[in-house]
Amino acid sequence: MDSDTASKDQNSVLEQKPDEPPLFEAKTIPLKGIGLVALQDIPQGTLIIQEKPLLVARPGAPGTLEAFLSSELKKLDKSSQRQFLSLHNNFPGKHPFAGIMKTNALPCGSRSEIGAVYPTICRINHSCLPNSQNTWNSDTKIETIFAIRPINCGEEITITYDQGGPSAVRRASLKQSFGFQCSCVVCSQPPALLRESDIRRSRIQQLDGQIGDPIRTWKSPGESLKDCHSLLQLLKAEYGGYPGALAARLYYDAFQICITHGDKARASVFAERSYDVRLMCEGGDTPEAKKVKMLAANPSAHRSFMAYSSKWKTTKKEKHGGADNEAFERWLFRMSL
Ligand SMILES: C[S@@+](CC[C@H](N)C(=O)[O-])C[C@H]1O[C@@H](n2cnc3c(N)ncnc32)[C@H](O)[C@@H]1O
Repeated sequence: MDSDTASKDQNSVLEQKPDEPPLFEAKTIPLKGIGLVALQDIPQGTLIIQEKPLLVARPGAPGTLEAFLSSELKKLDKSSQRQFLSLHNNFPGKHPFAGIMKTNALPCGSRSEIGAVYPTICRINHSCLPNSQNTWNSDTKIETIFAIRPINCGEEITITYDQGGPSAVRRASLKQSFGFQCSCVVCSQPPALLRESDIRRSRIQQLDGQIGDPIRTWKSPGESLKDCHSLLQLLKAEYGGYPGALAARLYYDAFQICITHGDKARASVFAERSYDVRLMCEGGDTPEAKKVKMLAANPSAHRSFMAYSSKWKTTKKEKHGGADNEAFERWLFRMSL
């Protein structure tokens, strides 16, 4: 099991500036317990919180996890122990430490099995339409929360705990993994609006699956790139113009489609866009952000450069068609003029 816990005299909230007015406060939110609420207008791209974990653990059988957490807790100073024990527990019973972990742990990386809990970040409630993003920086071992859209004073700060999909799928997964019934703005919509959102989210999942299909990228890259364009429009519609990390991933997929067929010019633009989104949602110092920045400057450094064909071969500086934005987008996504 991993252990990267807050040490005795470590302040787990980094770079707090006591002379500046606080960005948020913790308070009780109807139906959700405690949550964080903005105390001032927070511009898009603001780093709201960065914290080191209090405790880090892999999932294990309840008995072994409880024993592990108990021994890790003993290593913490009294204040950190109190912070851990004060966190919400949706699974009270014989394994209280494991219950706190299951209620609060955020994965250390998008596909990681390792989870961590934080004193302040773990007070942030879930929304299916979040205004902030949580990111684990595997270089600095710090979790960050960035505003992915402008947040108004008085608005609750929210992140997403789930993997998307239509509301029935999200509800089942949130109930199973975190033990609660979601009461966010999307899930509380009137049925007709929720149905429209569900249709968009199902289509988003379907397009995402198609774009990830390597055989399609190999044989029909033009179709895959068109799917990227459709997905981008849908993401913007469903996430109120602020799709956050989902857009960074989409632009990276488009980068890969172009680079596997030798198109350095478009690949470079897509990598640049992916970097811009990451910069806004997670800062420029994550390994993922640094990698896309490097690829924007040097797209052929990607290991799959011309892996499928050279039929789209361009130089990075190929003059793109189109004097205006719309023409540029059509050039970028290889859509007919
Ligand atoms: C990580 S904690 C968040 C902070 C928590 N509200 C507290 O009081 O400490 C996760 C728990 O908050 C509550 N919660 C978070 N998002 C919610 C939502 N959208 N709807 C209802 N409850 C929510 C659930 O009880 C969930 O298990």
